[in-house]
Amino acid sequence: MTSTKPPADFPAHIQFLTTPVASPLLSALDRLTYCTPCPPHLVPNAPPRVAIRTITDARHPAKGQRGLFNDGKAAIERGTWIRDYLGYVHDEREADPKSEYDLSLERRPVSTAEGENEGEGVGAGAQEQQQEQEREQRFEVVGCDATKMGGEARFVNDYRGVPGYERANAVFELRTWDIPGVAGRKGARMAVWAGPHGVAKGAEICVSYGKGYWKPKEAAGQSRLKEGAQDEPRAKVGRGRRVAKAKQG
Ligand SMILES: C[S@@+](CC[C@H](N)C(=O)[O-])C[C@H]1O[C@@H](n2cnc3c(N)ncnc32)[C@H](O)[C@@H]1O
Repeated sequence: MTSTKPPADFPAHIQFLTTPVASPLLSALDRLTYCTPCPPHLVPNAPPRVAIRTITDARHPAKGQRGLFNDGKAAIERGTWIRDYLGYVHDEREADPKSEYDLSLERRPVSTAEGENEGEGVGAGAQEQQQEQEREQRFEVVGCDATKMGGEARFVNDYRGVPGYERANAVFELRTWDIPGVAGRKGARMAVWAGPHGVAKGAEICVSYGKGYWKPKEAAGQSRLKEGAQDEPRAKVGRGRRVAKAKQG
């Protein structure tokens, strides 16, 4: 099932999802990993109550847009799974460099055929050759774009400039589970989790998109999914963050 009744304040023009939608171009393995429905009993915890709200605070940098808030009766405890980041799962061929909602699920080096570069770089030192090879390293990217379809997590804003925030109170981190009936195969979702200090009652849920997200688009000069994220410790929303760590459900 990919669609149910959307939550309050979910925009009518966005398709509400409960499971990611796979691009027809996606490989069978990536489809299995990133788009297989997760059985409800394998979700890490009961979903905490959240609300999508339009931001009216004039000091908020995303005023007029929406944000995601803790709508429960108490703080969300540290490490609590909040929501999966759902959307259209695709590879690089369908990456939209202008998307504000495209998150990198995986970025894997493409191995070059052995001996492919033989004879190149004659006269160059071994170190130079290695540097050249690293520059030429290609990556395959799997992304999840929530521009046209998604769930509540697509409304999570970055903490920067948000009044009262010196840091994020939530993080993006991959979660995995063993797919029932498919030996040795794990399903995976990027998810929003409460950060080390939890999310206070009523607070907006804010992550860090990573420094690279806020670089001018022109400076990036390439697909956000390709944009380097080597300095980022965890996966971030938006423009091509990599996945560094996975939680197992
Ligand atoms: C993934 S969306 C977040 C949800 C968005 N606010 C909405 O209503 O759909 C990312 C976009 O939200 C806005 N945004 C998020 N955090 C922000 C921040 N700290 N300052 C300014 N804009 C922000 C930017 O327009 C950004 O491109």
